[in-house]
Amino acid sequence: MTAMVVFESMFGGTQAIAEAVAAGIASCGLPVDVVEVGRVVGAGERTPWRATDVLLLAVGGPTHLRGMSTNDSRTQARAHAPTVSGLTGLDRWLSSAPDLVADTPVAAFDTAWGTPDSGSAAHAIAERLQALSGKLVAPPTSFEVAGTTTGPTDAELERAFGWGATLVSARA
Ligand SMILES: Cc1cc2nc3c(=O)[nH]c(=O)nc-3n(C[C@H](O)[C@H](O)[C@H](O)COP(=O)(O)O)c2cc1C
Repeated sequence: MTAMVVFESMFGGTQAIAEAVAAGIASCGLPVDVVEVGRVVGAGERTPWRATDVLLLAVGGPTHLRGMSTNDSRTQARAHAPTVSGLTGLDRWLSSAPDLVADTPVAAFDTAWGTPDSGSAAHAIAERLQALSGKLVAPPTSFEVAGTTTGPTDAELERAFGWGATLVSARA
């Protein structure tokens, strides 16, 4: 019985937030796996991740063009710098209707510039999770990055840690 944080990340920013969220979950005594989305689906040569008895699922990715990344936006990202999740994205994983979502407490997060017109991948992720019968336990939440390829500040990492901890009590 574990929690799981599934993330997509181009330049490592969302990965850092995902790890902070997981640390916050773990601080409440719940074992947690942090898994990159390409690993979950088994992109490339990898074996798909087998998840059982997931008590809490947090899903996060970068905001691209005011929403979730797409094949096109990931192609644009690859032109900026080397990517963590170059092979696939949350959109493709969620389109495969992963059975671990149904009836599971879920939460969605993103990283974004934090400008008034940033948009939010987390809102789109939350809608997709709810469409798969996930039980949303927290509002979709954005964490700010300093720039497109630069990661979150220490303050945002701390906020992510705290957010992860609140998910554990929210799921009860
Ligand atoms: C193609 C592309 C489109 C983007 N569009 C937006 C956007 O609409 N709003 C925003 O806040 N950030 C946007 N960004 C910045 C990303 O949110 C930022 O690169 C991301 O949060 C960094 O996290 P990552 O390193 O995990 O990918 C965009 C980045 C790329 C590469």
